[in-house]
Amino acid sequence: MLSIIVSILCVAVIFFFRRRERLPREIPLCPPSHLGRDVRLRHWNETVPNDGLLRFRDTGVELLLVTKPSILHEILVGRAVEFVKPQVVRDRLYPTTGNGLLFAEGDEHKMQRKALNPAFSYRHVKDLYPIFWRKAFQLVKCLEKESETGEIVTIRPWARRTTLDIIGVAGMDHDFGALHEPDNYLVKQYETMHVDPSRGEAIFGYLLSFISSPLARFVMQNIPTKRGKALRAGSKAIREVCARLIQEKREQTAREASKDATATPTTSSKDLLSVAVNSASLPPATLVDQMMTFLTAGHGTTSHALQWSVYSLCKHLDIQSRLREEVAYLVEREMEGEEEEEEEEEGPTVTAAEIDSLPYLNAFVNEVLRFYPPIPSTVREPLQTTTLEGYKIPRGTKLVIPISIANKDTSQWGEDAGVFNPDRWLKPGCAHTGGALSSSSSLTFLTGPRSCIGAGFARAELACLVACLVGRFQMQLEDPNKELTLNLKGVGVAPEDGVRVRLTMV
Ligand code: HEM
Repeated sequence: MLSIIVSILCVAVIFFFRRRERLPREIPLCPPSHLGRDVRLRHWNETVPNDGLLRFRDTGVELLLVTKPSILHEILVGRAVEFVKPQVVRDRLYPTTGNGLLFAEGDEHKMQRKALNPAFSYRHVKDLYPIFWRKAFQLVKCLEKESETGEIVTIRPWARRTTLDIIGVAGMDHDFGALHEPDNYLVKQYETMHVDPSRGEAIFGYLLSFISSPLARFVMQNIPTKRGKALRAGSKAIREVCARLIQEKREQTAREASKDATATPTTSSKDLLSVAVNSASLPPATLVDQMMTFLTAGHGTTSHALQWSVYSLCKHLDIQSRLREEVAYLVEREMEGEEEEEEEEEGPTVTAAEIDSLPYLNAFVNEVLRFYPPIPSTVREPLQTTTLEGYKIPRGTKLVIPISIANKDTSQWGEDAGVFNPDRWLKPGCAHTGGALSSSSSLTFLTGPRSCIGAGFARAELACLVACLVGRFQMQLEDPNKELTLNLKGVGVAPEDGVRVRLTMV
């Protein structure tokens, strides 16, 4: 086995050095740095003079860091079809996301996006607020029990289970019941897939990605390491769950149609699964991949965002109190009506208009997403050798889009870009821009045709979760002076310790 691996490595190295054109030497080169993944990008941007592009080396390969807003706009909006997601990113995410909308390109992407858009229109998302609110309140009830013991609560597992349930109910018409089940099957599958690759595996995978042949991918996907096995088992399990949900939805659709022979065989529902199952443009064979994409993209990110929200509230106790005052009446209304509602099926509820009309809540959500973007960077590569700012950029060059740097760029946000301040969104005319030069200065959901399709869904979900938590609990970090370290496992970034807090009911 070892000799096969060494041979493949040698082939990869030869391929790599033969195929790569060099990047122009005029683009400044960053010095080596031992800082963490995203921290070093920020460090280089601040310390190496540049006109919008920086070269840096990672595992011996030269990459480009894009720092200028106009170049970012060119890559993400103006010339988005020319700059695609690299195969190495697809290979890394494929086991959890499958091959759905996230990885479609060109006309195929346009067609899929058009078919799925109705499930994310405001007209539909506004009807989901009560679902978000009800789950958020179920989370509050669970945390009340935890807080009574006086123990420290780690937010991460609760955030993961709640957001998984939300994408299940709101997106797929199915409650996974994870919130009340710490050992939930699906949650465990995702957890087992967050095994870090060993150093050798990482280098091997990276070099192989430059060959970019089906053989190389086949080797990587079938490599019999501990991590490889965990990824395959988890991926298979998630696929099976998605396939089951699709089958159930098809049966439900058929039942509804047979009740009324004159009706077209579709459910009236606009949930994601119904839209996908009933779409003439999405081939049935690709539905499992689409659902995997939404299940993964739709809960990992919002779980991170919720952890950052609680972290920020604990770091800024004045903001916490002010926010509590704003949402108090909604939470009190639920608490008061709780006994009556227990007898009814529906449980607590709220309208989209009520949540959307809370200025400080929405400003806070916008600021958390700007300041702590759950996905702090992404990557693109040109399909063909091209130019940017007059520099020749060889085909396949990896261009790093530093979301977290753009979100704090003083040329866009002003001198206080590095300060956490929800009030920036409350100034006249700033509700959508936060006072930045444009509404696309925040790249948390990216911008352009490949921006996040679930942005509206995610904002509304987060607003409901934050309102319920802050309205019911006073939150304090276990150790307010502890230095922040980051958890980089899986997709996105969250606090390493999962945000350990003391909750006091208010
Ligand atoms: C706070 C929560 C979220 C954040 C920060 C976030 C962020 C992002 C980002 C940065 C991208 C672009 C990735 C790239 O092209 O490199 C993206 C794409 C995507 N997101 Fe989200 N997302 C969030 C929530 C959601 C939710 C709730 C859903 C679904 C219910 C979702 C579904 C998707 C899909 C399908 C794409 C691919 C869109 C396309 O390529 O056309 N996301 N997201």
